[in-house]
Amino acid sequence: MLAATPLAPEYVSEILRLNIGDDLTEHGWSQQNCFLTEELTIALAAECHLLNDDGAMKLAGVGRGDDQAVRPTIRGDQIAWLKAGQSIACDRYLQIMENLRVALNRTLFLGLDEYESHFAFYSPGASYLKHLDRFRDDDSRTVSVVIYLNPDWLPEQGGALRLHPEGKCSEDITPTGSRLVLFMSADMLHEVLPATRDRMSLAGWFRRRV
Ligand SMILES: O=C(O)CCC(=O)C(=O)O
Ligand SMILES: [Fe+2]
Repeated sequence: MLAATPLAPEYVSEILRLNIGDDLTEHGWSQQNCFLTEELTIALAAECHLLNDDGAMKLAGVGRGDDQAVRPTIRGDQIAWLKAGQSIACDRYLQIMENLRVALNRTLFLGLDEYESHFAFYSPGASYLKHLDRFRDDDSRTVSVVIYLNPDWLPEQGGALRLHPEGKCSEDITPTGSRLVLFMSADMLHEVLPATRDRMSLAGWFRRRV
C-alpha cells in the first residue's frame, strides 16, 4: 500500500541532475529510465487497468473544441484525465511532475505554469499516427511528457514511441515501465506503433500561459 508521504524537497535538485533541460535544448527530447519507483509504477498501472475495466476510459479524440472527433484509425487509445485527489498514487505522480516543472523552469526559462495529464490505454493493434501535440489554434502546450506503466516490455511486442527529430534519423523508444520521455510539443513529430499486448501510459503536457 502506498503511504501518503510527501516527497523530499531535494527532489527538485535530484531532477536537475538528470540534465533533462540540456537534452531538450540540444536534441528536442530526453529519455529517463526508472524515473518512478517500481512501487509507484505498479500502483499507477493498477489504477489504469481498473479505470479501463470499469469502462471509465473514453476513446480519445483528435483536434480540439468543435473540431474534435473520434477517429480510431488515426488515434486508437482510450483515455481518462487525471484529477487532483483521485488517488494517493495520482497525487504522488502529480507532485513529482510539479517538481519536474519547477526544475525545467530553472534550466529552460520556458515559463511552464500548468500540467495536464491523462491515463492512456492502447489495446493490442491500437496506434496513434504521426502528429504534433500542439494545436493549431492554441500554442500553450510546450513540453510533452510520457511515463510508461508496462512491466517487462519486450521490443518484439511493438508499441514503440517513434520520434522524428527534424533532420535526424527517427528514434524508437519501447514503452518500458517507469520510463519517462519528454519532447518539445511544437516541433517533435511522433507516433505510437501498434503492439501485440495492452500498452499503458500517462501522457501529459506542461503548458505556459498564453
Ligand atoms: O504514448 C506515447 O508514447 C505517446 C502518446 C502521444 O503521442 C499522445 O498522447 O499525444
Ligand atoms: Fe502525441
